[in-house]
Amino acid sequence: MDQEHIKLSAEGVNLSFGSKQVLKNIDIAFPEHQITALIGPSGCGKSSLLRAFNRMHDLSSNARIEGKFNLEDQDLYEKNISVTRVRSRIGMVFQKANPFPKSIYENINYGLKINGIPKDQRPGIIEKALKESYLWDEVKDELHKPAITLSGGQQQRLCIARTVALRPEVILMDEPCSALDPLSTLKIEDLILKLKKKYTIVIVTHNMQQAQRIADKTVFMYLGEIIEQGDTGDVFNNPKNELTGNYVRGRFG
Ligand SMILES: Nc1ncnc2c1ncn2[C@@H]1O[C@H](COP(=O)(O)OP(=O)(O)OP(=O)(O)O)[C@@H](O)[C@H]1O
Repeated sequence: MDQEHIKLSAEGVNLSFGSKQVLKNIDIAFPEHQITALIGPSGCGKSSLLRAFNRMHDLSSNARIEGKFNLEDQDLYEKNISVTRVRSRIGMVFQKANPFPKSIYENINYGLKINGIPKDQRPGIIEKALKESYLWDEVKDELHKPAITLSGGQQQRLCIARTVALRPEVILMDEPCSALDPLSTLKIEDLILKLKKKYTIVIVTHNMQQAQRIADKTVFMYLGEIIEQGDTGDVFNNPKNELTGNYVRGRFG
């Protein structure tokens, strides 16, 4: 069925930094146009797993990665595929909003430029991306102001606009609300729910309420392994594994 079409997946993943193994024999699949939450205690490997999908460990000289990562039928670690190409298909939003020290406009324009989008097409794409990220009405009269003057929540929506401007197929989000107040958090959650119509979304979160509010699927990780994955309602209300139950009920973490 279309809803369960697997967009992104990994099989047999092992990841070590030096002698420390942080991911162990991970098999995971993300359905298209759904939101999947990765949850688990600090240090269990959630961010490391997320980062593996857009080749962020390529930069760590001590990282050793094994396994098969696929975006549909594209092997993401294939010898000839460019990392820029992988990252234009799989965008990423980080924990702390990280706008460039440039204007609001330039923050989006920059990625378009380096991805070879013709100059005359960029203003339209920038406006569309800001609208899609629910930021346009707040910034349309001050596009040339430094991005750093925006509030934390606005900066995070700008980072989302920067990502969607490149028309990715998947958006990876690493605790995108952890530095935000409750109202900005709800705005971003609302935005994420709308974005899933166009994109496949994977979000790392420590916020159990957030996972239950927005995620279709939830994956519980512990000490580098996947303990349980399934529909969010089942993982939270009817977990199969005792560890999952203890974690989602806040008994450790
Ligand atoms: N570049 C790196 N070099 C060495 N060790 C690393 C590196 N990146 C992550 N680690 C280690 O890998 C383990 C998993 O970290 P990771 O950030 O993936 O966990 P996490 O579940 O996302 O944690 P948190 O919820 O605290 O963000 C940790 O022990 C961390 O110290």
